[in-house]
This record gives sequence, structure tokens and C-alpha cells, in this order.
Amino acid sequence: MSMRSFTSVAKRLGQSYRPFAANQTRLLSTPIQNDYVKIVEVGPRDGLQNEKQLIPAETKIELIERLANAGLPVVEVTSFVSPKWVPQMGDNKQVFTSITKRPNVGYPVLTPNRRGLDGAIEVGAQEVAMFTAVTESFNQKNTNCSTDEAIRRLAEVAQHALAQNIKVRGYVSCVLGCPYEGAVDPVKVADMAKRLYEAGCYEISLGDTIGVGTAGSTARMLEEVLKVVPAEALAVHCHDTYGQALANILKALEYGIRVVDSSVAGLGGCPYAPGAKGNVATEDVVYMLNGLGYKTNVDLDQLVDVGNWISEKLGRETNSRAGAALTVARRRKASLDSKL
Ligand SMILES: CC(C)(COP(=O)([O-])OP(=O)([O-])OC[C@H]1O[C@@H](n2cnc3c(N)ncnc32)[C@H](O)[C@@H]1OP(=O)([O-])[O-])[C@@H](O)C(=O)NCCC(=O)NCCSC(=O)C[C@@](C)(O)CC(=O)[O-]
Repeated sequence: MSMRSFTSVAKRLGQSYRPFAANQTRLLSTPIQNDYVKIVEVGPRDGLQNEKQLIPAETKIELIERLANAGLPVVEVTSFVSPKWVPQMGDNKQVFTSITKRPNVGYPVLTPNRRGLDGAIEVGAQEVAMFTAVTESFNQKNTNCSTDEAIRRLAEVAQHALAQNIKVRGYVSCVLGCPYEGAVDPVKVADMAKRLYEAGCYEISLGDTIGVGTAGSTARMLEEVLKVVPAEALAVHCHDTYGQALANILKALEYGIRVVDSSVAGLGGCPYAPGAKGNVATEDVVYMLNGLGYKTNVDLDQLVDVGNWISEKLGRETNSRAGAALTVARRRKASLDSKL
């Protein structure tokens, strides 16, 4: 799609397309210029896709509804990928069609190819997310194709989706390291992000798939990406394998990025990224953003309940530090109150 036709499609969808000005200053002098941060909750998809035991569709449906009720503006519902590759997402149609959808909440679904897009259209999805990695090996493992083929598919899916007024989000995986190839050149990340932007993605989520990034490498990567894609069109998607996710998100905020992907209770991992831990916990992100004075419209108390609820369903402790600490603090307060 040409840049002109992309611009007109973006306008039709009510999305803003602003050409990047090379002399624009990206590093903000004060941390809060725009004080709203949009959180994209990816727990039901990225969080659950790696679970070995099949989770009942009813649990997924309740999880999505609870997250929306807690104020999350976007909840990624499921993926329309091959059930042979990711069996956990095999109930995608049932889950998507059963959730009660709130009017101001976005419910994107992941689609790797035309077949996935057709499935998403069939159930009435209004937003799809496409994905590709910076590295050749990860694309081969994740989608069984070369990077060139992944981009070709992606452009085809984007074109068809946009033609039907379906919003398109893009993921770039392995932006700070690849499980098969190691260190990743920020220039290559920028090139991939630009390709997704040009393909019509209104937002590009930069995925530290294996959670190896630091604030330093995040800054170096963003310096390159921001030369070709505006901050308004970027999101960060941090896994917390090395405990660096919050620091990396803080760095992204400094660079003007105001969209953060996270997963309730820190659920997650990627089936094609061995050793990768879950996404940064949504509770931890909201706790940090509250402390910085950003607005998210998320009710942290309610979110902590959701994190505890899904952790119990999965038979494990929450991976959210803030969630665990707030739960202990609540119990302590309840016990003190009962003695009064
Ligand atoms: C991409 C494919 C489908 C290619 O898979 P393939 O085997 O190369 O494709 P194929 O076209 O030869 O199809 C094989 C079979 O799958 C079927 N098929 C084909 N497409 C679909 C579809 N959309 N939905 C349902 N079924 C499908 C197709 O019909 C066929 O069925 P068969 O004839 O054998 O019975 C496969 O590799 C796949 O599904 N991979 C899964 C990728 C995935 O879900 N990875 C995890 C998500 S990415 C991620 O987590 C990273 C992210 C986004 O979170 C960001 C980050 O952290 O970095």
C-alpha cells in the first residue's frame, strides 16, 4: 500500500498519521508530557498461550471480562494461529464470541496469515495484531517461514484488514535479543518497525521477547526506531526474565512512548522462546505508573483481585510483586480492623 493510500485509510479509521520530522526531540525533558498511558493487556493471549494444560474457555472468558471491568482499555483476546502449533488458542472462536464486549474497550486478536484474518473477520473482530521478528531464526521457529515471507504475509493481511476497516497493530519480536541469534542490531529493529508502519499498522509494539534488555539497550534501540517511527505509534512489550522490565518501560516513557503491553499476574512466556519468562505484570506497571502520576484508568485493587483469581485457577502464586505485596497489606489491614 502506498503511503498516500495508507494515510487515507488511517484517516478513515480515525487514526492519526503524522510524518516523522527528523529534527523532532524525542527525549523529553520532563517525564510527564502526556500523562495518560494506555495499557494493552496481553494476559489472555500471550500470557496463556504457553500454558501446557488446556484452560477451559469459560476461564478465559471470565478473565477477559474481569480485566475489562478493572478498567483495562485494551484486552488482547486470543490468537487465530494454527491449533497444531499453539493448541491453547484452539478455542479462539468460542472465546471471542462469548465475551460480553464493553463499548470503550479494544479486543484485538493475533493473526499470522490470511487464514487467521478470515477467522478473525468471521467472528467480528475489529482489530487484529500481526507479528514478525527481527531475526531470521525466530521467524522460522515461530511462523515456519523466512523474514521476507513473514513480511509479505503481513502486508497482505494488513491490506485486507484495512480495506474492511479493521485496525491493524504490529508486533516486532526479539528487539533486544533473540533466543537463537543473540544480540540484535537496533538498526535492523528500526528497519522492521518502519516496514510495519508502512504496511499500515497504527501501532507497533516492540517486543523484548526473551526479556534480556536493560535500560541502556532499550535506549539505544529506541534512538534508532524513533528516527523512522513516531513515538505516538509505538508501544513496548517487555518480558521480565531478568527483572528489567519496569526499568525498560520507564526508559520508554522518557522517550515519549505512552503505550505499554503487560500481562496480569505476570503470566506468559513464548512457546518459541525457550527460557523466556512472562510479560511484565500489569499490577506492577500500574503501581509504578500511579507512583509517577500517570493516569491509566485501571483500578489497581480490582486488578490485584483478577491476578489472584487467575493465579489460583492456574494453581500457582502470582508473579506480580505489587500484586503479592498489596494482597499481604490488605490481609494485615483486615486483621487489624477486626481487632478494633
Ligand atoms: C503461521 C503458521 C500458521 C504457519 O504454519 P505452517 O505449518 O507453515 O502453515 P501451513 O500454511 O502449511 O498450514 C499448516 C496447517 O495449519 C493450518 N493453518 C494455517 N494457518 C492457520 C490459521 N491461521 N489458523 C488455523 N489453522 C491454520 C493449515 O490449514 C494447515 O492445516 P492442515 O492442512 O495441516 O490440517 C504457524 O506457524 C503458526 O500458527 N504459528 C504459531 C505462531 C504463534 O502463535 N506464536 C506465538 C505468538 S508470537 C509471540 O508470542 C510474540 C509476541 C507477539 O507476543 C511478541 C513478543 O513477545 O515478542
